Amino acid sequence: MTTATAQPVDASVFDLSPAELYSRYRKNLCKVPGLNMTLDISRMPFGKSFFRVMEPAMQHAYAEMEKLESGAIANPDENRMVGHYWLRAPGLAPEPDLTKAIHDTVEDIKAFVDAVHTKAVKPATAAKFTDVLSIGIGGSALGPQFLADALGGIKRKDKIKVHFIDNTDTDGIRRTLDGLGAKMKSTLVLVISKSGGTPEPRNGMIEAKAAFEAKGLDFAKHAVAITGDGSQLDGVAKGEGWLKIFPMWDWVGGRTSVMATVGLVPLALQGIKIDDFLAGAQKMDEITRKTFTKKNPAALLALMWHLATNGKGEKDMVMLPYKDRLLLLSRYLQQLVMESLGKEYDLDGNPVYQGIAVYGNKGSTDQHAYVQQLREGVNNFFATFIVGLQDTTTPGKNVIEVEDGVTAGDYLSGFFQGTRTALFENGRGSMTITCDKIDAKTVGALIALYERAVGFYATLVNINAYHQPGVEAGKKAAATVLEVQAKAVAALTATPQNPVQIAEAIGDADAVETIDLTLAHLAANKRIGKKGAGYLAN
Ligand SMILES: O=P(O)(O)OC[C@H]1O[C@](O)(CO)[C@@H](O)[C@@H]1O
Repeated sequence: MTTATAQPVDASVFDLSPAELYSRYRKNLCKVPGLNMTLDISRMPFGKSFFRVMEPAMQHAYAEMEKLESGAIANPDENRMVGHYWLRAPGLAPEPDLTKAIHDTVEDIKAFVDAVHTKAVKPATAAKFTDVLSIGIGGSALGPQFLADALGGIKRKDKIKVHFIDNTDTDGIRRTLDGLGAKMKSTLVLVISKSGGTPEPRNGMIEAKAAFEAKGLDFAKHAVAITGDGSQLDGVAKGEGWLKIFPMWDWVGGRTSVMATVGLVPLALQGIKIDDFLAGAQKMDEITRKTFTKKNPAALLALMWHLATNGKGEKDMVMLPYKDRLLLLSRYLQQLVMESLGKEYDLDGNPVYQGIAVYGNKGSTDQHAYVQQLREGVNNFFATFIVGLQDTTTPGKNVIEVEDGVTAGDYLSGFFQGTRTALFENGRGSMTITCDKIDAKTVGALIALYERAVGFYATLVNINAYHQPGVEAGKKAAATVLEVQAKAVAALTATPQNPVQIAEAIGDADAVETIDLTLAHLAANKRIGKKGAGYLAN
């Protein structure tokens, strides 16, 4: 296996004249046919030889991607195929059974959603389902949240409003449940967990079930599971006779599951055309499968990341969409990029500490927050602007001028261009993705673009983008804390003891800090007393 050699940036790019920059812009603008999108890399400091030198590594990345799409075990640690590209082109799946399963599942989603919208499936005590409560975390929440926000209310009201529980924060859970209020009786609950054993959605589900039961509602008649066959959640849903169970497949990773049942079910319930969303991704895949680098936007993104970060994640990726609808894109990409690329070891077992940190919000809001540092402070990032040319979902209608001949959208466009220029003038590189409009097709295309860029980049730096061993470590540590909690509570006596004494009592001196922190939490929640009831805070 090889790692691409990082190429130096060419700082002289930052000194080009406006005319030279315009020529560089025209020369390097990557047009994405059929999607009304462009990627501008002209403001990144690549030198004359960059693409020529990187081409062999890029060709290797194309070849590895082709193997992955053909069904190779691209996730060697977990011995799994990586099949998210098949979700929008089922015919490409390596086995006919998989093609059929993808196809049938999409049809099943449409049939179920149609039954909900036409009230053939309805709650026992309300005329129809008006709201959806989606419970999941990580890839089982970020995609649905991004889609709901980005695509909600385009041209007309959503058929169903989607709410989310994406944590095990009791206050957060109850706030969402309280927000549903009387609408709980017309709320459909999606419990989404690929593994079906993740504690956060399990806890959200138990809290939601209690809230439904407190209102006299039969939770099972409101509940739908989206999970792997045979998982713990699958068992609960089958055992309790839930309304429906949709499958999740082990060859789709959590962070790339937005085009599987995880993303499609809530999106379709909201009333968005899932075919448009999938078509956008399929089109982007067709384009980014081609091996002519200058016309492949995913390859260009991956190469620019490599240039900017010295192939080692030395700079952060700042996402600056100038569109409110794309606010959650940076959160979505945070998982896609950081869980995929943030790896200790490369594929040969060498420690490499790879990754690219991602953050962002939206412009021009950011201009009044952290753009000051981006322009003048530590130069540890590269920016990606995302622009939607259409100011509204109904261009030409209801145009309001805030000044003579100037709209609010003109200001947004001006602020984007101004920030791009201001950063560049101070030696800070950026890329710009321009889309005609933000709709289901565009959002599908954007997601597919970044999925493939992440895959390409992983090959450039020789890592497995499809596992997440670090997350498992945190999960195991959390489980240990709960074991210590149980032992510590059992060891409490009428005579107050401090954490050191409790640690001695349970025969685990190393657990003293865990005991201190855990019992403080229990005491704050009035689940154990302090002095006089067994626990003496330090
Ligand atoms: O859908 P699940 O299995 O509950 O997992 C949720 C998330 O947890 C992770 O496995 C680790 O954080 C993610 O990759 C995944 O998206």
